[in-house]
Amino acid sequence: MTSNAGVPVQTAGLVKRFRSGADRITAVDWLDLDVPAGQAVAVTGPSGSGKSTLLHLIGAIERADGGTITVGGKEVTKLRRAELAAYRRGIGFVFQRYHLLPALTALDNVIVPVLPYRGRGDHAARARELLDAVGLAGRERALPAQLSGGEQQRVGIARALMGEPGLLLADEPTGNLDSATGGQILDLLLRLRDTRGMTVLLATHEQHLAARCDRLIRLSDGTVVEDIDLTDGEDPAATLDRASRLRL
Ligand SMILES: Nc1ncnc2c1ncn2[C@@H]1O[C@H](COP(=O)(O)OP(=O)(O)OP(=O)(O)O)[C@@H](O)[C@H]1O
Repeated sequence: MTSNAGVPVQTAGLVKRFRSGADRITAVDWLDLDVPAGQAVAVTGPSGSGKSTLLHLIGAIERADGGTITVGGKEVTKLRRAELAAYRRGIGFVFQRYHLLPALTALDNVIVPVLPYRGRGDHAARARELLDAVGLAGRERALPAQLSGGEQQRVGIARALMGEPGLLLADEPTGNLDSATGGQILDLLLRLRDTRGMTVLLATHEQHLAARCDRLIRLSDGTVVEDIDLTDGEDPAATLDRASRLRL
């Protein structure tokens, strides 16, 4: 199995505003973040605090109104349209709703994002290897409706890995799953991070999952209000309890 080099992620003075009727909402408000390569960061905070918007900005799904985003040394905010497409291909996205195409098999769902770049046959072997890596060997021909929620999310993760991403952005990937299955999905993401060296940003409301990452940041009103290192040797849950400040 290949090992991808994880990429560092930095934001400085990042700002994103949305218009909502006559109002302007500041979804991300002067947000500074520095994530070293290979770190798994839980992005937490109440509903509306800017978690998804932050991930969308870093993944160049949304464009920032101010500030900079640097990923793997590249300043994303300065990329032109053609460069942005190439940049997005190097990032793995995992969503809460798996966004699988219902008429396609698990294998073809994994291949779809890279289909424009070479033929299906060229990608099938790698897609099989990835389905195997996420625990779905033998289910290549299943349709999404024949798979459980957890299995569908595994397909979504295999699909995200097709571009050999240095960065995985996971937005509430366990939000539609029961607690045990959600735990298994996090196990998988952390294992893939270990074997492939990716940087992982995981937006989550679930404290027990957040506590298993290397680091936890908490957003409030679009900015980082807490930044906790969970690798200091103490039991992460104890670290969080001791701080008694986790309000996910
Ligand atoms: N496309 C949009 N148009 C207008 N407002 C938006 C848009 N996207 C997000 N917002 C607003 O920006 C703020 C941040 O939203 P965001 O989805 O990033 O929060 P979140 O922390 O991910 O929330 P949740 O936990 O509920 O998913 C919210 O006030 C939201 O209503």
